Amino acid sequence: MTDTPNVLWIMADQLRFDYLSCYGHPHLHTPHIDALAKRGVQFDHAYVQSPVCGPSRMSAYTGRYVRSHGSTWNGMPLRIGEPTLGDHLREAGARAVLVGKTHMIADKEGMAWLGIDPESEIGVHRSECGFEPFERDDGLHPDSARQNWSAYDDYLLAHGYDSDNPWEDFANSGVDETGELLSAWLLKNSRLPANVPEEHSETAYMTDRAMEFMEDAMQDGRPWMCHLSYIKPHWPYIVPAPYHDMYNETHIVDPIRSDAERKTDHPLMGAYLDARVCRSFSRDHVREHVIPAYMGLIKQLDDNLGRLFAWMDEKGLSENTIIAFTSDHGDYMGDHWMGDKDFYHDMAVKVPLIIADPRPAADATRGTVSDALVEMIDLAPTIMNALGCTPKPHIIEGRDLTPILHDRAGFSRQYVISEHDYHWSEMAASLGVSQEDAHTTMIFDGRWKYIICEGFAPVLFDLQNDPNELNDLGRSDGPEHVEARARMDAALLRWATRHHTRVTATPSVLARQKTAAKDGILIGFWDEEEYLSATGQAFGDLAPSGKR
Ligand SMILES: O=[N+]([O-])c1ccc(OS(=O)(=O)O)cc1
Repeated sequence: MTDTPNVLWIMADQLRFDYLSCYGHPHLHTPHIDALAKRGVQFDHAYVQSPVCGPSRMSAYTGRYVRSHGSTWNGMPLRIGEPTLGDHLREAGARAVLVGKTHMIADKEGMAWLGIDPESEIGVHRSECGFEPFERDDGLHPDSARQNWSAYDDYLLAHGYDSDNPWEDFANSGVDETGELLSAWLLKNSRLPANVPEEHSETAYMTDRAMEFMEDAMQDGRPWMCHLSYIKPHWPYIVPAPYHDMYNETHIVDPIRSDAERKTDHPLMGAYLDARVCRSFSRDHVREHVIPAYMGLIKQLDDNLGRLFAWMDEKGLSENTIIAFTSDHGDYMGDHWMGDKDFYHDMAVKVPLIIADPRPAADATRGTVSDALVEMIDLAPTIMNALGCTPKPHIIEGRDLTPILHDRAGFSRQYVISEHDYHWSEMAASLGVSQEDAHTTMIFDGRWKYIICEGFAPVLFDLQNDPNELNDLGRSDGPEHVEARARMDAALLRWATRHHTRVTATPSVLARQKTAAKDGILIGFWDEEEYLSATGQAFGDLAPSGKR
C-alpha cells in the first residue's frame, strides 16, 4: 500500500437515510452497502446543507455553507471565485474526477469577465465545479429544449436503442401489456419495467464508467478522488426488470404523519401541503405506485455497488481506496403529507453517510456507528486530509472527520445548519412571498430542530420527545420551548455573523497584518523607546529596501 490512498466518493441522488438495511429498513435489503458499513464507520446524524440538490452539492463540493458559496437553488451558477475540493486536490498533485451528476451551472458571465475560454482547461474546471469530467450527466433529458443530449444517449444509440431521445424512450419509459410506451414522468407508470435491460440502464452505465476511469487511473499513476455520482433513485421513478416487481404494497412502511399536521395553521407549512407534489404523495395510491419503484432503484444501486466493489477487490484497488457513500438529500415519499424534498424533516435533510478507510489507523472503528453530528461539508476536508492537502480553514467551513475514523479526539460540532431558497416554488407564489424573502434556515443541535421562516413563525421540533417530528413547538409558550428557541436564535446569529467569505485570508496574508510596526508603519508611537519595547528593534535600524 502506498502512503497516499485514493478516494471513491459515491453519491446517490435523493436517497433517504432510512431506505437501506444498515439504517433499519425492514424490507429493503442492501447487503453491499451494509458490508461497506461493516468495513468503516456509519454516521447516524449526517445532515446536508440544503434539502435540494444544487445547493446541497455546491456545499459538498466547496466544503462551504450555502450562504457562503451563494448558489442557493438549482440553476444558480456557482460564482467563478469559489474554490472547490477539485481545485484543492489538484494543487496537491491528485486528480479529482467526476463520473455522473453534479448539478453545477457554470458562471458564464464571470468567465467572460475574466477572459476565460469555457473550452480551455481552466474553463472546463470552472464549468465542472473543479472536477475533471470523465463523464458528466445530470440525468434529466426531457422531450423539450432541456433535452441536453448526453454520452449515455450515444451509448444507447450505439447499442441499438434508436430514437431522437433514447433516454426518454428507453431509460425513462415503460411498456404496458399492450405494448404501449408510457413515460415515467407520470407517476402512474412507476411500476412498469423500464424499457431498457438492467445492464444498459443509467445506474449500470455509470458503474461501468467508474470502472473505466479506474482502469485509466491505474495507468496514470497519480493519486485520485473519483466522485461517482449516481442519478438514481431520484425521480422519474422507474426501474428495469427484475427490480420493478421485487417490492409491492406489503413492503411499504407506514407513512410518518398525523392528522394534526394536515390541519396546520402555519401559513408556510400549509402552502407546502397544498403544493402539487405534496398533495400527490399524500395519496396512498401514489405511494403504492412510487415506493416499490424507489425501493427497486435502491436495490439495483446496491447490486451495482456489489459488482463495483468485487471488481475493485479483483484489481487490488480496495486495499488503497477510501470509499465514502452518501446522498445529496432525501425524499418525503408522503411522510408528513409531503412529497419530493425541500424542507427539513429528517427524511429530507438527514442522509446516509458511510466512510470505509482501509488504512490501519482506521482498524479500531470498523463496523462502528458514530452518533456525532456531522455535515456534508465535512467530507471535503476529510478527503483533502487523505490526499495530503494543506488544511485551508479560511476557505473550508467543514470539519475533518479523520479523528472519528481513526478513533481519536479532535472532532466536535454542536449544531448543523441547512438552508433553503424557495423563491421558485408554488409556496412562494401562493403566499405572495417575494424572491428576497423566500428563504428558511434550519439549525439542529441533536435534540432541538429549529427552523426560521422569514416572514412567518418559526418551526421547532424536540427530537428527544418527538423523534418523528410531528409536533411543531415553534409557537409554544412552554418555558422550555421559549428557552430553546432563544438559544437557537442566538446560535444562528453567531453562525450568521461569523466570517463566511474571507477566503483570501491565507495564513501568510493574516501574518502580514501583524507586522505593520516592524515594517515601519507606526501608529500612535510616542518615541524611540516605546518603539523598541514594542517591536524588539531600534527605530534607527529601520532601512528602506530600495528600488527592486
Ligand atoms: O425544476 N427542475 O428543473 C428541477 C427541480 C428539482 C430537481 O431535483 S433535484 O434533486 O435535482 O434538485 C431537478 C430539476
